[in-house]
Amino acid sequence: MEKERHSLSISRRPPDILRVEALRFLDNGPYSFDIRSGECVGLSGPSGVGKTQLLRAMTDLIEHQGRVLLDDVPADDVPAPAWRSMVTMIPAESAWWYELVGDHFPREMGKDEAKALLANVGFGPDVFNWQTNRLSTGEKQRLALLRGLCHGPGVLLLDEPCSALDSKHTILVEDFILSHQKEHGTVILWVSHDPEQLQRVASKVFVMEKKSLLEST
Ligand SMILES: Nc1ncnc2c1ncn2[C@@H]1O[C@H](COP(=O)(O)OP(=O)(O)OP(=O)(O)O)[C@@H](O)[C@H]1O
Repeated sequence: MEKERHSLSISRRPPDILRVEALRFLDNGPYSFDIRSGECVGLSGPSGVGKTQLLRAMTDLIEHQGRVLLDDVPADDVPAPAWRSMVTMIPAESAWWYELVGDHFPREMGKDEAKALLANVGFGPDVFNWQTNRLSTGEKQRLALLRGLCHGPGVLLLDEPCSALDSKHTILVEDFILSHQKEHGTVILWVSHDPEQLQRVASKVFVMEKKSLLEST
């Protein structure tokens, strides 16, 4: 039987297409590729090649040349905070700045809504009362994903979202992300060192090199 999943209330329409045009940063690129609504593209490549920096360039967090567009709107035409709430990067190591976990989530979220949301990645509702300094690396990873989704991004840039998780939680998180995507048509770029994971979640996989992306066969 299909597990009951919480659906985040998202009002914004995802883009039909995310377009990356001749993107360069540090000593990398130019990279060009498109991802359509509802598509999940994998990104792999050797450690240090620039996968995280690519996601940071796409979210305008580092200096870069080239363009990133949602439909026909370039990032340069959108204030950075608004762009990042549409094109959201979930980093492998997340920052938590308030004392309690719940302080990082929208205040207007009801108890039932929070309970259902947290259950998707294996938490009970009490986690909102936990001190953030007690969180394990894997707990932070699962909660950072939920926190990022609360703002209803049309594009999700996932940087090794399961790198700190055991196999049971990895499957739980994969299933949650894919069911969320199916429901909302989210565009996903998923960085992983695990080829089996990318086979499960992505419709195609790019292997990153310093100067190009190769589609893996
Ligand atoms: N501010 C910076 N200036 C110069 N080089 C940097 C800067 N920040 C990161 N780098 C370098 O850019 C390269 C790419 O880093 P990045 O974190 O994107 O690699 P990655 O492909 O995600 O690696 P991993 O798989 O190990 O996470 C690394 O060699 C890193 O040291």
